[in-house]
Amino acid sequence: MLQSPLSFSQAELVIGILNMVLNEGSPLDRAYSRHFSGLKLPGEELARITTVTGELIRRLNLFCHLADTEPARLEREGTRLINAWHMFHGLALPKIRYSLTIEDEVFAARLDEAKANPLLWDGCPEWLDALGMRELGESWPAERAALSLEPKRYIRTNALKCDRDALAARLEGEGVTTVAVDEVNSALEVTSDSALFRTQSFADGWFEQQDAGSQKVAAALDVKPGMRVIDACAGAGGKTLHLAAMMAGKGRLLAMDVEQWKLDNLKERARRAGAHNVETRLITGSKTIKRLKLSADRVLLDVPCSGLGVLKRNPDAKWRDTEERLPVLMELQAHILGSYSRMVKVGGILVYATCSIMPCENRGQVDAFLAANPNFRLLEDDNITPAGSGFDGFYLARLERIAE
Ligand SMILES: C[S@@+](CC[C@H](N)C(=O)[O-])C[C@H]1O[C@@H](n2cnc3c(N)ncnc32)[C@H](O)[C@@H]1O
Repeated sequence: MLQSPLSFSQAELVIGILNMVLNEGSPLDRAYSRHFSGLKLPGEELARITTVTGELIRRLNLFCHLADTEPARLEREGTRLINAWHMFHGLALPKIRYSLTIEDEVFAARLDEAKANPLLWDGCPEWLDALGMRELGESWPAERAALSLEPKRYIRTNALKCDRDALAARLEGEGVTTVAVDEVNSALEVTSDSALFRTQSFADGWFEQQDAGSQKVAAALDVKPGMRVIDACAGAGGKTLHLAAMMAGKGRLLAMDVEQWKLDNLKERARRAGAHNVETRLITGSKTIKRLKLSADRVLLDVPCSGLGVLKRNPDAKWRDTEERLPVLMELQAHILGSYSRMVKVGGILVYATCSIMPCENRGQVDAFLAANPNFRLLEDDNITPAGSGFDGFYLARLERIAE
């Protein structure tokens, strides 16, 4: 948390980023890179800006209530939102010329109203609360609260280049402090505000930024060097690179996606990580999948999902059209699971994963798949929840193909 108010230029950056995300529809990470590129801000300054921006988006309805404003009025009233954030945290107000202030008594009254309203307090839109209650019942309020917290920073050790202790020691020499995560042996939590991506360790491919919960997904595939492994929704390869490290660079690892630009990104990351057994293939239609029928020892289906488990990190998703997109996503998940599972050999393992905590995208999909495909059996599944783990929320199910 900040110990001193934002400077004028930091406050301007926060308002600019919020505007791009909330009014122009840009994803948060793209808005950050657009605003930060070329500025060469020190790590601590970047952290101050992302801390404030992140909390303003995670609890957008709360801060809009306190500032009596709304996102559409950001350009004119953004300074009042910034002031509300400072008052909420008991900080002096930033020195911004012509900024819009809030009277103390008015602020206190609005704060009391917010404390009595869990949806405001946890930064939760009504549609999400209704969905969470329907899907998770009595465990939802704890998840709702956990999803409003600031995410911790985690990195994954690249075992192709180093081990976790060597990485922690090298980073310490570069001014980055870390703590080992007990239950995930590849993960370090970063405890300093350092600019991670400017370290030589990063340039040398010693680590990737990846949530600790996410690191459990590739681990569930239990890959061995020499296997044939397919990561069929590989994106830019967060999990592919983890799989490559666990395969010690031996065997065949095929990364597939429907977006070529993501696979191009993946290739670049694989080069830096020293992951030489990764091959990429664009999915252009059902034939791409059919050709790989019964070919893989392991298949990972990290399917497109609502992202409702990772709202700490990507809070903008709850202020977008996620509710409308959910049925479309669920149809795509069912299609991918039904069709891409054909690539698994008899005796091979399929891992179905999402970054959602909603059973309709998780166990519900797996149960429907198993009902239609008795040639697979469920070995186990795991709900990694923000309230239960402190990590981002993920789901994974391990399925074995028992017959053709
Ligand atoms: C959850 S993301 C994958 C994240 C990635 N595995 C990682 O760890 O960085 C889902 C990916 O599925 C891809 N996708 C969407 N539709 C697909 C389809 N029909 N077949 C395969 N991949 C698809 C998206 O482009 C996206 O990259």
